[in-house]
Amino acid sequence: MSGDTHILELSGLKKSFGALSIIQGVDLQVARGSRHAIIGPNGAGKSTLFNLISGAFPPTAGGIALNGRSIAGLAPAQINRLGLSRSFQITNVFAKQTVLDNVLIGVMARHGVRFNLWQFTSNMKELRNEAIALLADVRLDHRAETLASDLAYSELRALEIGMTLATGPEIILLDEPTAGMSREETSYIVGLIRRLTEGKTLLMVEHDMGVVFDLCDEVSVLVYGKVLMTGAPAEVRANREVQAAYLGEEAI
Ligand SMILES: Nc1ncnc2c1ncn2[C@@H]1O[C@H](COP(=O)(O)OP(=O)(O)OP(=O)(O)O)[C@@H](O)[C@H]1O
Repeated sequence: MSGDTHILELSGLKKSFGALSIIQGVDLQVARGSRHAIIGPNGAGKSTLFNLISGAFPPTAGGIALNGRSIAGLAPAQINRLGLSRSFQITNVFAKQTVLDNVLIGVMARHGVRFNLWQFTSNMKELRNEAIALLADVRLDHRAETLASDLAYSELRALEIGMTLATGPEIILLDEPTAGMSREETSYIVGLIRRLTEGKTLLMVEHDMGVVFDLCDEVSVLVYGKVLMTGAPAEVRANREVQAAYLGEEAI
């Protein structure tokens, strides 16, 4: 296995729900240090693929290797400890906790401290400082004491990215981080992602081809649970099969 070059490798990966075969034998290699996008029409299986990689679902067949080590069938927390972090959905943000406390949860998990907002551990100050530094990274330090429920939409997505980074991952999975954003918000979040994934690996599901072109080195096209092609963004955009798969779906 080429765990040195490829931080993540999927081989013959399959997932069925009853008789429905959703992921139909995916082979995919994510180069260490790259920013890799997965694109594809609605219902192609992109979220299901993320659920398999992050351990939310066990695969029906096939392999998933992280740093050359099999992670297929491991629990999400185990996979997270091995260095893979998936963006929390907004619903996983604790709305009635402050922005700082939301990030602190991840920082505490990274240090193996049990989550208890009311119990102060001896190194609480250090953990808080680490959380504050992370908030500064996602430009939310000025919102540290704000309740998560009071954040603007783009701030909430930035918090979500901060929470993803809090466990100190090597590879980050982001599911449509710019969905529903204005152009200004999108370019703000893209800048944030570019800076924060420096020296790490990013795998993202993204519908906005502008974002993909701006941010990613490689693109894989998923259609009906199979990878149609993987290549550089320009190569993928020029491919006729890809254009046909997108016809009536996305402007590519
Ligand atoms: N738990 C499940 N049980 C049954 N079918 C499922 C389940 N999860 C997903 N599916 C089906 O798998 C297919 C692929 O869904 P998935 O959400 O992975 O696609 P997607 O490419 O992420 O789509 P979108 O771009 O719309 O988010 C859909 O037809 C969906 O209904």
